[in-house]
Amino acid sequence: MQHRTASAGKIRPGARWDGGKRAGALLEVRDVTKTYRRGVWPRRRSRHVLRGADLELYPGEVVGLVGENGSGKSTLMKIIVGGLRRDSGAIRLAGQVGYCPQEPILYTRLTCDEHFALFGRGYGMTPAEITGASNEIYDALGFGQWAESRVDELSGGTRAKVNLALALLPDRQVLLLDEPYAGFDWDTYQRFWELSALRRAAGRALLIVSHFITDEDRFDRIYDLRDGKAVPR
Ligand SMILES: Nc1ncnc2c1ncn2[C@@H]1O[C@H](COP(=O)(O)OP(=O)(O)OP(=O)(O)O)[C@@H](O)[C@H]1O
Repeated sequence: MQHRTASAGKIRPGARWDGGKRAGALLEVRDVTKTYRRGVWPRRRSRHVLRGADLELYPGEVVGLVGENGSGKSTLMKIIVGGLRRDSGAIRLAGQVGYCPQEPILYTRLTCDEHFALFGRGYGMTPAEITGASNEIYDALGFGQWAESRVDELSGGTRAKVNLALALLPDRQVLLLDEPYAGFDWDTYQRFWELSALRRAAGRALLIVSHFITDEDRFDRIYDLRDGKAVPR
């Protein structure tokens, strides 16, 4: 479950921080760098994916993270949630994170209900909280009829709903969603945006990776990941 959550309120060990805090920011990313290294000398190859990325998220906003394939969007999200080490830079979280990874990470032999029970426990929720939140999400994304079905019996789109649902379950202050609606039908896609609007109205901050130009009007702000930097539009 570690891949879906991140600890609150601290600069992570080894981080260099410039001392400055953006008032009210729930998430601050400063000067983050990441290079992937492959192979051994003399065939060693390096790919400098992040070259000093900066980004902030504030309560009550839905922010888009866009950029061409391979620009580093998933890498940045993984670093923020602590699933991947950065080479340098700092991350400050004033709250907890819900994370929807690009590729669903699910247990094929567990049902949807069992996923909610397992992850909800990991998030520290009571059984009543888990039931309340999961019912809300089943209704919002329209997949309650699959509650008792095992993941290996589900369609790709329904698996994507479970993957997103697990990020939404604990109502975290910060939501990082990596192409959360890939595979959704139109109706579910619209429901996703209604759900996002509700979280936004409740003061949550959402960072969403998107490839759809049509989404751009829905974002309060957009960062373009280009040449290893998150450039505000
Ligand atoms: N574990 C890894 N080892 C080596 N290279 C990697 C690794 N993960 C990602 N990369 C490379 O880093 C670059 C950025 O990948 P990343 O998945 O972050 O991009 P992205 O912007 O999310 O792409 P997409 O839009 O296709 O999802 C790519 O060139 C990718 O091949």
